[in-house]
Amino acid sequence: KEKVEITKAQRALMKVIVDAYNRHKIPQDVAKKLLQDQYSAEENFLLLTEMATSQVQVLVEFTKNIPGFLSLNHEDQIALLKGSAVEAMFLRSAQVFSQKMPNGHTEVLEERIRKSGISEEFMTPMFNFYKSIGELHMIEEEQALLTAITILTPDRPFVKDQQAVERLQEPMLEVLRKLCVLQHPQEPQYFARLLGRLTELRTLNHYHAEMLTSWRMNDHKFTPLLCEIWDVQ
Ligand SMILES: O=C(NC1CCCCC1)[C@H](C1CCCCC1)n1c(-c2ccc(-c3ccccc3)s2)nc2ccccc21
Repeated sequence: KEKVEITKAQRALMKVIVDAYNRHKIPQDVAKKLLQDQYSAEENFLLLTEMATSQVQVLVEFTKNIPGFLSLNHEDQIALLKGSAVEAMFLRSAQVFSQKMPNGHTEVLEERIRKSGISEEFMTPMFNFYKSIGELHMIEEEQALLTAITILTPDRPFVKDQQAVERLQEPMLEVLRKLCVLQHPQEPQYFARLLGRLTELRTLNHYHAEMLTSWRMNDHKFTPLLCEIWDVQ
């Protein structure tokens, strides 16, 4: 039986990531807002662009706190942010969707999202992902590390020094692996399941531009920041 122990250095790394993650969490109020009222497709689209814009700003702040990130080549820093922003948005959305809510609220939230203006064909892959994240019952350390690992994906488009990114991602993967063994001793496959979600996240990434342009309304307006991040317009 492997004796797994998180070293002092690994605990320090985890603390930095979790503190940054908690400091840079945008308020969960999007779920509360969606539960309060039924909005039109136009209002929902505007809400998404507002939430997404603030989430990208938050993501940049979180990423700056990842040890070593600011020492990477500057173009590579941009390539990593651009390449992971949508996945981080879906990962955060999944965590918001899976958070504990009073009885019946999750069903109302799901209904509101189904009727938000996103075309039908994307609902199944999106909710399958949200539910598979929910089933993992991740603790915040796992959520924070998974977000950092997503950002530090070496094979994003246009990344020049992939080895430098791997050198930052590997210690995060190792801490997460140990954490999973300690947190879920009776489930040796838990770490593998967690990483499997990142593969599912990439498929959602693939749909995102079409989800936006097919939003049930005409004249989709995007901020310049979102045009950069969302490959639209
Ligand atoms: O506000 C939201 N997400 C915030 C993003 C930043 C981080 C916090 C969450 C949206 C709302 C959906 C309904 C209409 C308003 C916007 N949302 C989604 C998304 C479905 C599709 C999404 C998308 C992203 C990029 C590109 C193409 C499509 S995000 N899933 C949610 C699950 C639970 C609560 C909200 C959720």
